Amino acid sequence: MASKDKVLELLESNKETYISGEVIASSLGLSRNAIWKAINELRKAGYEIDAISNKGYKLKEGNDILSEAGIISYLDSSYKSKYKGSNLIRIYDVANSTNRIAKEMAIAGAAHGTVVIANEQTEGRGRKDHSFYSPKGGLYLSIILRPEFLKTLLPDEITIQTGTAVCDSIEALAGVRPTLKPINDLFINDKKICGILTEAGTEFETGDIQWIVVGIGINYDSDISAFPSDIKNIATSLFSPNQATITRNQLAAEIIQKIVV
Ligand SMILES: O=C(O)CCCC[C@@H]1SC[C@@H]2NC(=O)N[C@@H]21
Repeated sequence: MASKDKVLELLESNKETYISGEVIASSLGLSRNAIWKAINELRKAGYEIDAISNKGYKLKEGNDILSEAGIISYLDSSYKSKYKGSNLIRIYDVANSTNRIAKEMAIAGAAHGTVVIANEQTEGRGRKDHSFYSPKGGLYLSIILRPEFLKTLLPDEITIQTGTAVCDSIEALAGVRPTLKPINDLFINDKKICGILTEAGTEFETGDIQWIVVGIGINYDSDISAFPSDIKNIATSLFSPNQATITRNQLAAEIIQKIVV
């Protein structure tokens, strides 16, 4: 893991307190100079970091940048130990389609619970081979599930369970419960806020399911007024642009631990 990611992990898991450069350096086994460089790299990447002499560094509230360390910091302890240092969370600023990437990873053997997340998709896909408009402002994630961990292998049931998990997560964190319109759409005030696409891969000879990918596309703080005219009147977003009261990392963590069982 790069020094900057190690520093980020430490800052994310100590969001309430300042940590001195010295403590960061000694707990990560890095030099003070390496910490200083890492802090600068994080600032360049958009993280706002408070620095007070004699106290140290602290992430400012309201940073909303997707990161593995940020997601892990919000997971419950059993999930923290599963995901920490595991390489099971892949973050992309721009992906073609997180489902496509997750499917390729599943075929290559990626483990149950592997997550692919992007801020933007250039070839987002929906059900029935429709495209799924996926600009910045959304939260696009796909989770690989392996059949031996699942109670049902019926794709429609998995889609509904996933939708329920997303409704529960949004309600827990944002205080509003979307309505699940079976089988794969979530609505708030009769407008679509999230779509789900479940895909499965089977073994050619036996037809046995080898992997499942659940893909979730949420309009998080999307600028709906800039959506194409055919969907702008039927779509809504959880928050207005830059008005989110939670972070993407928080919502992603909540969804992951409700789906990966
Ligand atoms: O509304 C639908 O028909 C389902 C949309 C599913 C979109 C999500 S976004 C993350 C994942 N990657 C994709 O390409 N599609 C799913």
